[in-house]
Amino acid sequence: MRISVPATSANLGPGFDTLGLAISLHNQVIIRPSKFHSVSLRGEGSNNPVLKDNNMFIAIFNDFYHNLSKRKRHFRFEFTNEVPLSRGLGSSSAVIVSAIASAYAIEGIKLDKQKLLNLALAYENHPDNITPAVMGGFNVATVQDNEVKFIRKTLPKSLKAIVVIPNRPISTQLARKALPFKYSKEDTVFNISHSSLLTAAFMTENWDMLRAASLDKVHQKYRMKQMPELFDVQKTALKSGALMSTLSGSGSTLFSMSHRDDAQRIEAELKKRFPHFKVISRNFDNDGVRVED
Ligand SMILES: Nc1ncnc2c1ncn2[C@@H]1O[C@H](COP(=O)(O)OP(=O)(O)OP(=O)(O)O)[C@@H](O)[C@H]1O
Ligand SMILES: N[C@@H](CCO)C(=O)O
Repeated sequence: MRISVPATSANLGPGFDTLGLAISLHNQVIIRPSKFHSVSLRGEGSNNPVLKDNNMFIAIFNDFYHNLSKRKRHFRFEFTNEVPLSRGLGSSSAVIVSAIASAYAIEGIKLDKQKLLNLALAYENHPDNITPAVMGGFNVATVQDNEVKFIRKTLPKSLKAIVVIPNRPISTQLARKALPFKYSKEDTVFNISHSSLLTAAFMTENWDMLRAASLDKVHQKYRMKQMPELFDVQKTALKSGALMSTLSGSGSTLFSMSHRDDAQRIEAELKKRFPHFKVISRNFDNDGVRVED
């Protein structure tokens, strides 16, 4: 059985804990019944001993598998990871979503995507990464009575994602602690209006509105000042023609979006200005998590 799940970029500026989209960078795992437990790792995190010995995917998979099957069985897990760890591209959501989906699939139990989302909430209680990881595309999501309520939109092939990935990780848990406890009425209204405008712009494909609508006063400046070069990355992306450029999730990646024809130029400019960062341009993912026999 083969499971693949996309990277995600959450917040998109003003939509803190609410907006997110899926990018065609994937983690894939092949799971086979085996006499012994074994793990192989390729790609992102393959040098990280924690992923071999204390892997979050395997812990969540085992919890669900044992609950569903009530028997002990061993598996071989072959991971190929494209999603970098703790860089704001939804690596934890990718793990949570794919581990739950795998446990159900290996037991042959059908799991609809809404139920998968609700189960994933137990591990990540804000829905902005898990929703696009499950559904693909652009998503607006909230949580009510332990259920994810969301609206999704397919993203067209005429758009590209360009991500600038610094070599330093940022833990989401710590990045959330860096935020203020309280916000002024002005900042709150600023973010409500911009997040609403941004959502409307995505839904109506009014791409020229993204630049104005993607401004934020709730989280980016508090987080980006810990890595001030990110402000230069953002300015360079916008100056080179990006439609929007925002801190991806809690960082450290900077996410930009552009028309397909502009992506190569923006990518080249970012690579030239920031040679010590990894710059990747990809399509958007409209499928979300996929399970194949
Ligand atoms: N491929 C993986 N296999 C196992 N565990 C992973 C993997 N990728 C990430 N993790 C776990 O998730 C943690 C990173 O989660 P964190 O929320 O800090 O970052 P993120 O999800 O990449 O960022 P964001 O939520 O801002 O997009 C890692 O420390 C590790 O425990
Ligand atoms: N909305 C989350 C995304 C990262 O998981 C945050 O900004 O903390």
